[in-house]
Amino acid sequence: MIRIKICGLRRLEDIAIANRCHPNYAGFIVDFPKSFRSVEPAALHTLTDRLDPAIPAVGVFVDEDPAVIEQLVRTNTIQMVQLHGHETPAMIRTVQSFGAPVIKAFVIRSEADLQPAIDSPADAILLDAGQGSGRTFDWSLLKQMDRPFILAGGLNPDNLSEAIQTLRPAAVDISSGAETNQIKDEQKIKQCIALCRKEQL
Ligand SMILES: O=C(O)c1ccccc1N[C@@H]1O[C@H](COP(=O)(O)O)[C@@H](O)[C@H]1O
Repeated sequence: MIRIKICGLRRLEDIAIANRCHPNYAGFIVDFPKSFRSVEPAALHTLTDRLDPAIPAVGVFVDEDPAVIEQLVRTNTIQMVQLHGHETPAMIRTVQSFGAPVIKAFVIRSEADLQPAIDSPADAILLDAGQGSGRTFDWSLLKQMDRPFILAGGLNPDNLSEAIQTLRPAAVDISSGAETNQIKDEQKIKQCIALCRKEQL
């Protein structure tokens, strides 16, 4: 079954959309002011408390202080962690010790970028073009990929079916492609979820 994560939720309206559409995971960019999607750690619970408990909340962090992540995991504000910066294997193991599964994101620019992803101690790996950039990367680089992966980077209702058919990812992660004018778009989210569920029939 191909799973789908909708990332970059930041408003109460986005939570209501997620509760209606039911992606497999809901992602939140935490404490990363360079992104317009960033949510303050102290405010995150006001969103995740309202999320349907059947949808795990994934905190997305970029080179974050582990103490901040630990507090959000131990208070059950988030149920999974996505590390989207330059986190080392040691940092991944530290975060795993807090008790939540860890997804490690890797930016793929060449075949050489695949080996660190394959060797990663993370519970799951995510292959991306950047950090919520809305850009795809060269999918032909994944021909030799022999570890299950989450595909991210520039996915949208127009290229999702092709991506799934070509690459058979374990899951897909969509942020920019599920927005219109930087606001989460319920129709696009519904379309993406329907395409995923159709591809796995
Ligand atoms: O979305 C962001 O602003 C972001 C900021 C910092 C790290 C990761 C971020 N998003 C992640 O980027 C990928 C792909 O996003 P897109 O679909 O290309 O916009 C996804 O994993 C998001 O979690």
